[in-house]
Amino acid sequence: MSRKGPNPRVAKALSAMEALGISEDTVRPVLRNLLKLYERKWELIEEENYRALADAIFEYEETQAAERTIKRVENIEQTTDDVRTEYLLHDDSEHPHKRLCLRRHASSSIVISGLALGENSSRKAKSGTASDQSCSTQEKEESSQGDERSESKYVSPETHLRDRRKERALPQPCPQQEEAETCPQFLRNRRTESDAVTPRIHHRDKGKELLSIQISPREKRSLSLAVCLKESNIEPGNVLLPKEKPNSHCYNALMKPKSEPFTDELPQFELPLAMICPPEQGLMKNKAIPDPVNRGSYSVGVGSTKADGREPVLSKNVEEKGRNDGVGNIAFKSGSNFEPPNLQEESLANFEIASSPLGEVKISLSYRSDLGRSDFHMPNLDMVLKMVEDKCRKSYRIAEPDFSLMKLMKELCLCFLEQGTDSSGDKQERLTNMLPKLGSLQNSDSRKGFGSKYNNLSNFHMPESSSNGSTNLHSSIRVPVSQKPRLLGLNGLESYWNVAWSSSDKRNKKKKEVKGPESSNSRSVVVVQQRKISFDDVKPLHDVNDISKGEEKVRISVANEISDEQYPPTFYYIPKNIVYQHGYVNFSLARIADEDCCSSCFGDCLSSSIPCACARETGGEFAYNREGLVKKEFLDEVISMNRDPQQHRLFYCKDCPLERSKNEDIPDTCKGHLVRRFIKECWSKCGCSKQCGNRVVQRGITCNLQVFLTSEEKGWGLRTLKGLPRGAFVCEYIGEILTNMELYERNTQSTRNKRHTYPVLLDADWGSEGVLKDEEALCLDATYYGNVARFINHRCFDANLVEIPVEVETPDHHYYHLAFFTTRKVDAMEELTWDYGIDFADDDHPVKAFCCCCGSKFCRDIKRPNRTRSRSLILR
Ligand SMILES: C[S@@+](CC[C@H](N)C(=O)[O-])C[C@H]1O[C@@H](n2cnc3c(N)ncnc32)[C@H](O)[C@@H]1O
Repeated sequence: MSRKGPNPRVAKALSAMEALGISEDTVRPVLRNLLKLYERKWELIEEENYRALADAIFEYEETQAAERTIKRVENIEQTTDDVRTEYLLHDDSEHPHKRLCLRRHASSSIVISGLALGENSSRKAKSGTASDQSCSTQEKEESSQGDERSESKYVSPETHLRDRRKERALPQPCPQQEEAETCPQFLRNRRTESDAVTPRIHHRDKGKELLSIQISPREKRSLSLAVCLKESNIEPGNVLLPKEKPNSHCYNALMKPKSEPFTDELPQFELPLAMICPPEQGLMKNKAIPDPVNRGSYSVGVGSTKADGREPVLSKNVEEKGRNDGVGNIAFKSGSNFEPPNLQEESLANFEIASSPLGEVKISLSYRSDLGRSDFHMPNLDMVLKMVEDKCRKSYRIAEPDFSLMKLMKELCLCFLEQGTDSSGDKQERLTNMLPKLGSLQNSDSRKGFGSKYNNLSNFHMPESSSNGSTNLHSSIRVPVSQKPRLLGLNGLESYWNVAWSSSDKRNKKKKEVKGPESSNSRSVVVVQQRKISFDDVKPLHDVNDISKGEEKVRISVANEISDEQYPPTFYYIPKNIVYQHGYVNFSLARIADEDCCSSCFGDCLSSSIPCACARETGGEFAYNREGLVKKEFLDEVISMNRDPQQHRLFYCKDCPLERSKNEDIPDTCKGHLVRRFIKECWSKCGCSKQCGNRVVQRGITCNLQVFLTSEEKGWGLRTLKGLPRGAFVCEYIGEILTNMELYERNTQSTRNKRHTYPVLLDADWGSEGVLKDEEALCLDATYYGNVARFINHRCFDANLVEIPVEVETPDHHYYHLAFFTTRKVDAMEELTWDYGIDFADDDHPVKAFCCCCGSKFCRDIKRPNRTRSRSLILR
């Protein structure tokens, strides 16, 4: 998980562009954005010898040219009196908005009335726009030819770039200059851009002659592009000109990901994965698989997946090569051997499952590569399993740390057997127990139960490599054979494997039922589909009397005085942070040096006249007073730091983990992090008692809190049922400990459509080391696992809670506790809020933000029409 070396793909891209005479400095930012835009699908960048990259660079150069024009316009603007300028953003001096402008590059914009520069260039050209109408017929014909050419004919990046550069250098003739400019040659090769723009900009210099600034369409396009990407809500007749250099996103709109399916993703198993055919439809026609361990014949179910999601091959193409083995089992097989050549290629994997009369079930999954690769070698099975598990965890958001593919395969074997055998009540119960809910997977006992019950029956074989390059992975498990088939009804997450029945099955069902065990599996078509495991399928019930379900010392009730929606959306309540997967959190006594704890203290450290070593972090004074409240000076400083970070120390990572998580190959530069003040609490290596005054956060929640449905659009919130003094500890932010990479991947995969987001970044001390390893750059995500703090809503600037990093068991600050304290006296029933630190102008963050309705008069989310909801949340 640590940092990787330089990406060879980057090096290749750079050298491909170098061959075109494009410098590395030019390529890097463009490549970075292209990767972001294409979601790191390198194939899209590499195809056609980096054509997309060459295109993007060209766009970038155009944008730069437009920028120069903008600057010229701006210079002229400054000399005119009749051009009204107005800053869109609030003046920082009026409102305390500075805090979250850390990440903003080119933030302020100027509105220049009277300029009408086109629409977002990424939109489709509208028919009948000024540009279309202004083109001569010939031009239009050429244009359509050009489109065709660009669609159908491969143009090497070299030629393409040369052509494009030439186009830029040589204006194309048009009947009227103005008209011609609205239909420039290079646009013919573009797919969707349009410039419905007014070509001339007139500025009247006071009392002097009229200035006429000619902006070329290309420049206009870039200009409007730069503007549109900054602000999507350009008023008609206005143009927003970036005051500063447009940032690298400005050319993104021209780089649309192509629509080809991505092929390096995990297969989407929404499609049928395995099928069991009736004898009359092929079952009897197939070959029995010989019993590899002399236990008689196996019944075999076979299926194949296809990349395009169409019906599996087996349903269409099964030859008569097998037989009913006559021992009460069915045997059939399908595979590339039996398929017509045209369909053969489409079969990516063959899946076989078999049971013997002695109760052994075997799964065989074979992938036959047509590549015939000579470099194929047998991989380490453990590595393969781990890789698949990691992928599954990410793709299906499996939070269970002990999730195992082997376990899943065992379950498959058991289900297979169960399906084909007894339907008695105890079996049903057993199966239900074996397909645990996500929640019960946490329960080590249930895992143990599963393992212990069947461990003696399991038997795993190492993968074998065949000479033709195919790989077979066998898992077998022996379970007691029972007699009658049973169709399972599984719901929600329990149905890892969904069973569906075709209509023909219904027709044949009665007949099958009377046939007995031999034909018990002979249903028409049983399609076994794998469902994505979705957290939404899991419904851990909330206890409205105590959402913590007894995990906290105090009850935390749930109140809904607004609607019928009774419970907050589901999540698992945890009172302490839990590592999700790769986050590196090292708790150990050995890491705490003697000078970093107070082993010789006794009782309450606060009662000692000389503060102990644990007060060193806070300048030799404990952060808490005898009432357990954060002391005024410390609290004032922390609040000020939060409210006005620019007045405090910021650090800039050499290689920012946050940026790295967003774009591993070419990370952007660090936008800065606040150097925060920590509280250090005494801990287990200290001699003091648990009641020591320097142990506040670790004692957990003590105040009376309630989760309630807010009347605003914020969703659920948290309030205190009793008044709280200033500086009181309320709760800690608890969630899964994720690395930034994991959070980024989680978000890109699964939280796109989620209304609320729950991550916070633990970046309070990133500056203390040169380069933080990926596994050390941590955050907390309370989306699936969290505590009551996940309900605390945001309030700009004057929130009544402030977060303070607290060191308890880890001397380094990669991992720490994030604790909330009151910033002022809080009344009973008042909603508790904290300032998330959202930069509402940052569109580049993976975590979605929201339209703020905090109600603060200092709200930073400046309301503008047509603003998209998808804005970003800066994680501190
Ligand atoms: C940590 S959660 C807070 C709990 C959340 N309200 C809920 O119902 O679960 C953060 C989410 O709450 C919503 N939220 C928080 N503060 C808000 C505010 N001031 N205005 C609008 N929505 C807010 C946003 O959807 C945000 O992503």
